Amino acid sequence: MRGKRLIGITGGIGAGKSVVSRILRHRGYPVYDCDSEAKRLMDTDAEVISGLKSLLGDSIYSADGKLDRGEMSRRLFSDDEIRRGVNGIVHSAVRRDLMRWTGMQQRYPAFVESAILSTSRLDEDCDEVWLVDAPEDVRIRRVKERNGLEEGAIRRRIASQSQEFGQLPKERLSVLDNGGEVSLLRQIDSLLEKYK
Ligand SMILES: CC(C)(COP(=O)(O)OP(=O)(O)OC[C@H]1O[C@@H](n2cnc3c(N)ncnc32)[C@H](O)[C@@H]1O)[C@@H](O)C(=O)NCCC(=O)NCCS
Ligand SMILES: Nc1ncnc2c1ncn2[C@@H]1O[C@H](COP(=O)(O)OP(=O)(O)OP(=O)(O)O)[C@@H](O)[C@H]1O
Repeated sequence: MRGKRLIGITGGIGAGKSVVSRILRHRGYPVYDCDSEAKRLMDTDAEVISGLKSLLGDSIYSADGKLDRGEMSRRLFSDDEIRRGVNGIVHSAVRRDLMRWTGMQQRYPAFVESAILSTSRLDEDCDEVWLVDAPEDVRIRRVKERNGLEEGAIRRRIASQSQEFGQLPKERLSVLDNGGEVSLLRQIDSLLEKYK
């Protein structure tokens, strides 16, 4: 799909990916949100549902067909093999869905937001990657305020993402500084200049 002008948005917990996506939607650009689209596919795609049931047991879905997210979270974040298995099932479905969605857009560049762009290998489909960054203490404060999560839980999530961003393709990477000093709007508009 490279060449269709797909830009990946990634970054650690609390860095500001959703804020960047919101600004882009406001500017009229299409944004595919991997977390919510993966949830939709896990609830509706027959192949994904049967794959997850084979891997995790039928009880990962309730009688009314909804994924047990609490159980999924517990198993995904405590067992590397399970995480790789889930990723193999879900990420290939997300990738197919993203390719279909990208081809349907009326306006480019289109954007894809994911905290795990590199793990899911969606970065390979992106012409560019924007990494949203902010100092760790700022991100922790934001997530505390947003979710009321305790600091230890936030630090564990940050640690689990430590391998994620070093692998991004340097020649196609732009870093957006969302530490609060530099206007995010101005940085986004400057990066979009070349598409005008
Ligand atoms: C683990 C689940 C149940 C957590 O759901 P919840 O509503 O609490 O959180 P949400 O979906 O917003 O995800 C929050 C964050 O968890 C991390 N995360 C989610 N899935 C994964 C994964 N497979 N590997 C590593 N980190 C992950 C990311 O940082 C993500 O932004 C859910 O994310 C899930 O089912 N994930 C597996 C499918 C997947 O890989 N989704 C990512 C989109 S490609
Ligand atoms: N520049 C900023 N100034 C003040 N608050 C901000 C700024 N950027 C983000 N925030 C706030 O910080 C919190 C985290 O931002 P956001 O939800 O965009 O992060 P994220 O990268 O999408 O995180 P996650 O991976 O946890 O979903 C939100 O409550 C958001 O409103």
